[in-house]
Amino acid sequence: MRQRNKPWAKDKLAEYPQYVISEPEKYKGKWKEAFDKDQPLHIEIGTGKGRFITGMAKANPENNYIGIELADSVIVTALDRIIEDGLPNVKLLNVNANDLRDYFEKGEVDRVYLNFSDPWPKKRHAKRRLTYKSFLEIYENILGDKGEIHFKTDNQGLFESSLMSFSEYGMLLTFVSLDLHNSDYEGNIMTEYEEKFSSRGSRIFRCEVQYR
Ligand SMILES: C[S@@+](CC[C@H](N)C(=O)[O-])C[C@H]1O[C@@H](n2cnc3c(N)ncnc32)[C@H](O)[C@@H]1O
Repeated sequence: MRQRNKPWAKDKLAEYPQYVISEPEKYKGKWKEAFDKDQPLHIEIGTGKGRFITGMAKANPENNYIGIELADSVIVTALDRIIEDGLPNVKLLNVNANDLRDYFEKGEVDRVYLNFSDPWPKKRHAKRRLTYKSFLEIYENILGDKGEIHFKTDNQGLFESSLMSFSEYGMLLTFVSLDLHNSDYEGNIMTEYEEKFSSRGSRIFRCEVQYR
């Protein structure tokens, strides 16, 4: 995987401990303490520059949000958005989704968002897809009963392999749209990638699945 980590970005993230949690393992089992209000916790994995997570936090003050992103040079832009809006219900973690079980207790998270995840189209890289069964197992271990994953992408191949992966894992499909922007779905918050691809006319695929 291409590394996009930069020392200046790490320094900036460290300057805002109220928004960027540097030792998330310390909050395991007590994420309520990191927020002003005890309310449902939704996380986005691969949050990028934070357009979605900050938009969701603004639109839904009744939820808490955590954006999780590996690349510090990207997540700093999400931090800029949070600083600008002074949002109390969103935090950032500059960590790898592989390690989520180190940071959250089973049942601490109510919903996982995966938006425009890297497609890893080659079969030999399938295990790196964030909807691969090993990742579904990680999410199951931090979500509560009937926890949900909401997934959207412009990549039809990734969408199809993800639907297969959800089904093989025994998950229940509760919503599907094969053309989100030409549907009656309301309340969509766009991500950076979504803005880029939809403006070029790409179709956006979206689904919601639930653990049984
Ligand atoms: C294609 S970008 C999409 C960004 C954003 N969600 C959007 O829609 O604009 C995928 C992002 O996922 C991040 N990512 C990939 N694998 C990850 C992992 N295992 N843990 C955390 N972030 C990851 C990448 O660094 C990248 O920023």
